[in-house]
Amino acid sequence: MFRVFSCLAVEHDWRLVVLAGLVCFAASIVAVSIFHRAIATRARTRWIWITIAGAAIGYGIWATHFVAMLAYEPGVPTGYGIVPTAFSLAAAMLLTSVGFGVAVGTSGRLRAMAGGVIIGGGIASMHYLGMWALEVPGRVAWSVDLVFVSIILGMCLGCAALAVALRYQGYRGTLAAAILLTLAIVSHHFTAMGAVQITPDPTRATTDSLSLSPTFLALAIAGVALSVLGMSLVGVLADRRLATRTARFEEIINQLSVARQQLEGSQNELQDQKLRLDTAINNMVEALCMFDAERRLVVCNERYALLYRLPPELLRTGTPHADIIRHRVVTGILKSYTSEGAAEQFLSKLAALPFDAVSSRIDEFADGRLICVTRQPMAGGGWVATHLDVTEQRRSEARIAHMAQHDALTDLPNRVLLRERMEHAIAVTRSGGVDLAVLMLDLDRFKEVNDTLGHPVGDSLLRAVSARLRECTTETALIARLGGDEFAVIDYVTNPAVEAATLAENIRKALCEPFDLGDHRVTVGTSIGIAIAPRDGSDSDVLMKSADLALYSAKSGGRGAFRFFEPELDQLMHARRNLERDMRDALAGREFELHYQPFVNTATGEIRGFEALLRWHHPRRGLVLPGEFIPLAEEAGLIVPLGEWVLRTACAEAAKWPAHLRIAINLSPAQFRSKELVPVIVDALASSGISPHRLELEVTETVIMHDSEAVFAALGQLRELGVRIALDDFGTGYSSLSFLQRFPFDKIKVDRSFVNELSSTRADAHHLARAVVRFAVSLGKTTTAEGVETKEQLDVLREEGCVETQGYYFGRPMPASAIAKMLRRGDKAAVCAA
Ligand SMILES: Nc1nc2c(ncn2[C@@H]2O[C@@H]3COP(=O)(O)O[C@H]4[C@@H](O)[C@H](n5cnc6c(=O)[nH]c(N)nc65)O[C@@H]4COP(=O)(O)O[C@H]3[C@H]2O)c(=O)[nH]1
Repeated sequence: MFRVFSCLAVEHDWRLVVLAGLVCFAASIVAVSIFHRAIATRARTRWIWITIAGAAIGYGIWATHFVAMLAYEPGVPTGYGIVPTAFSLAAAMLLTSVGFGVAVGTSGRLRAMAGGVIIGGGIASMHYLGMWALEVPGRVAWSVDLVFVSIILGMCLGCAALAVALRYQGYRGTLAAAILLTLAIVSHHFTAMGAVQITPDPTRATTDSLSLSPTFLALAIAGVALSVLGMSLVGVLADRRLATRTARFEEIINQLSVARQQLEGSQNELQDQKLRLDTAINNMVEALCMFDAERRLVVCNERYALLYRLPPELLRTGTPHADIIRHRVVTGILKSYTSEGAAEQFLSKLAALPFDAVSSRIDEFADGRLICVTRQPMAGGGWVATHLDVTEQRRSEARIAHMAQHDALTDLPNRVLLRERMEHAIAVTRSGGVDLAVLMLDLDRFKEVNDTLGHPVGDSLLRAVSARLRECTTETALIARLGGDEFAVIDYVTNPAVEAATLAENIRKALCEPFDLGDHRVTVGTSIGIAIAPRDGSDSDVLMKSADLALYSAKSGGRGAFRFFEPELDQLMHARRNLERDMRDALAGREFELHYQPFVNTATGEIRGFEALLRWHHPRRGLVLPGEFIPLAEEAGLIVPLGEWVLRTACAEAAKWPAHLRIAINLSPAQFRSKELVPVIVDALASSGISPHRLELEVTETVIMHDSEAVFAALGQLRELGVRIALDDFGTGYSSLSFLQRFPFDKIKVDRSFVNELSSTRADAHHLARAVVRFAVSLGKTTTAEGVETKEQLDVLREEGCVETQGYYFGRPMPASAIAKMLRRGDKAAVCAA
C-alpha cells in the first residue's frame, strides 16, 4: 500500500489525477444510467443499451487510464503503441459490455457478482494492455502482489457497483453505483500503477514513428471522453424522461384499454341481458305488451303477437295501442265486439279503466277462450299488460264448483246447493205472496233392490228416479239428492195444501210405476214428508228437519204415502228419543218380559209349542208392545243385546216345558248382521239344555234381503244343527217365491192380515186370502196361520189343510208363569177354545 501511496504522491500530477477521476466518474454515471435504461427495456433494445453502456464505461476506463497516465511522471519520456492501445480500448468495451449483459440478462443472486467480476476483468484487461502499449526508454518491473490486489479491487468494487445499480434504479442508486464503479476503476488503476517500477535504460529507445505524444493523447482523450460522455448522458436522461413519459403514456393506454375492455364487457353484459330478457319474455306463459305514456307500443312478446294474430307492421315499436285494438275487433277475435263501431266501443271501455292502478278483466274470445288481462301502470306513464289464457283454469274451477254442489251420480244439486237455494227461496217468501214447499222423500224398498240386484242396478234406479222427478216437476222446482235414496224437492206454492199435495201425489205416482233397468224390471215406491215455509219454519235447517219428521211419520204410517208436517210430530220425535233412552235403561233394569202365545195342531187342537213375544213394562208408561219399540231398538242398535236376552230367556223357559213343545223366537235383520248370532244361539241351547229341533227361529223376508249370502250361510249352519227355520209374515213380502226356492224353510207362517180376510164379507178378499193359504200349503211345508180369532177362520184353515194355527182364538200371549200353570193343568188350549 505504501508503494501505491508513494506512487500516487510522488509520481503523479494531482491535477491530472483529479481530471482522470472526473472523466472516470462521468463515464460511470453515464454507464450506470444507460445500464438502468437497459434494465427498463426488453429484447433488442436492451442489448443495444447494454452495448452502449459497455462502450461508455469501456471508453471511460480507457480515457481515465490515459489521463491518469498523463499525470504519471516516471522520470523518463513515454509513448504508446497504437495497436496495443486500440486493443486495450476494444477489450475494455467488450468485457464491460459482457459484464453488464450478464448482470442484467441472468437471474439469481450471483448475477451482480458475475457481472462485477467480468467488469473487473475488463478494467484490468484495459489497464494492462494499455501498460503493454507504454513505450519508455527503460526497464519495466512489476510487483505481482499489487497486480493481484489491483485486479481483486477492480472486481470487488465492480461487483458492489452492479449490486447497487441492480437494486436501486433511482438517482441516488445511480450516483452510488457510479461512485462504486469509479472507485473500482480508479483504485485498480492506481494500485496497478503502484505495481510498476520503471528503471531508465537509454539503450531502449522508443519508436517515435508509431508513438503518440502522451500529452496530446491524454488531453484529446479527456476532451473527447467528456464530450461523448456528456452527450451520452444527455441522451440517456432524455431517453429516461421519454421512457417515463412513454411509461405514463403506456399506463394511460393501459387504463384506456382496461376501460375499453370494461366498456366492452358492459356492452356484452347488456347484450346478454337483452338476450336473456328476450328469451324470458318470449318464453312466458302469458302474452305480454308494454305501452308508453303516449299509448304506443314499446315491446311485446311472440305470444302476444300470436294471441291477437298481429301482422309484423303492428309489432313495430311505436304502434298506437288503438291500432292494435282495432285489429282485434276487425279480425273478429273478441266475442261481444263484432258490430260496427265495436272497436271504438271497446276502446272507450278500456279508456274507462284506471290507469294509475292495477286492473284486471276477462276478455271472451269468439272461439270461446277466456283471456285474463292484467294491466299494471309504469312509472312515468304507460303500462305493462299480461294476457293469460284462463279458459282451462276457469273451466276446471267451474267443474270443481259444480262438483262441490252437485251429486256425481245423478248430477242433481246436493245438500249444499239445496241449502243455498232454500235460503234464497225463504228470503223470497218473506216478501209475501208465495210460500215454499219442501218435500223430502226416500224410496221404499231401495235397499232390497240394491242388495238383491247389485249396486250398478241400484245406481241405474237412482238415475231413473232423478229423471222421473225432473219430468213430474215444474221448471221452478229444485230437485236435490241428499244421499242414498233420499231426495228433496222444493218449489214455490201459493196454495200449499193443494199445490204441495198435488206435487207430492204426482211424484208418488211417478215413482210407483215400474222401472225397466236393463234386464230387470223393478218396482219401488216412495214416502214423502212435506214442510211449508214460512208456516213450518223460516230457516233451511228447521224446514228440512220438519219435512224429515213428516217423512218419518209417512213411513211409519205405512209406506207409499205423503204427509204434511204437524207440530205434534215434533213432540212425537221428542217422545221417541226419550223412549230410546228409556230402553237402554230398561235392558239393565229388567223391565223386559217374555209372553208366550201357543200355536196348536189345527186338526187336533194340541199345543205344539209357544211363540215368545217381548213385552216392556215401562215404569211410567206401563206395558209397551213390541210394534212400538222393536223398530226403535233396531234403529238404535239395541236389538242385538235385547235379542240375545230373548234367546237365552226363551230357551231357559222352554227347558221347563214338556220335551215335545217347541219354542218359536223372532229374529230381526240387525241380529243377522252380528257375527255373534250363531254362537249365541248355540250357547243358549247348550246352557238351557233343550234340543235344537225344539227351537224355531222366525225370520221375515226382510231379514233375508239384507246381505242374503251371509244370512243364508248363518241359517244353513243353524239348520244343520237341527234348529227349525220359519218364514214369518208370508204373503206380505216382496218376492216370496224366489226366497222359498232359495232356502228350505221348515215352516211358513201365513200373515194374519190374510187370516183376517178369511172372515171378510167381500168375496174377492176372501178368495185372495184363501188362495194365499192354499198356495202356502201347496209348498209342502208346515203351514201355520197367524191371528186366528174365530171358529169360522179356523174351519176354513182346516179345510185348506193348514197344519198349525195361532191366534187369540186359542190363547193370547201370556206370561211364563201362566204358561207353567196351564201346562201343569195339562190344558189343551185349542181344545178349550174348540
Ligand atoms: N190382532 C191379533 N193379533 C194377534 C193374534 N194372535 C197373535 N197376535 C199378535 O200378532 C203378533 C205375532 O207376532 P209376529 O207376527 O211375530 O210379530 C211380532 C214380531 O214381529 C215382533 N216381536 C215380538 N217379540 C219379538 C222379539 O222378541 N224379537 C223380535 N225381533 N221381534 C219381536 O213384534 C211383532 C208384534 O208382536 P206382538 O205385538 O206381540 O203381536 C203378536 C201377537 O200378539 C190375533 O188373533 N189377533
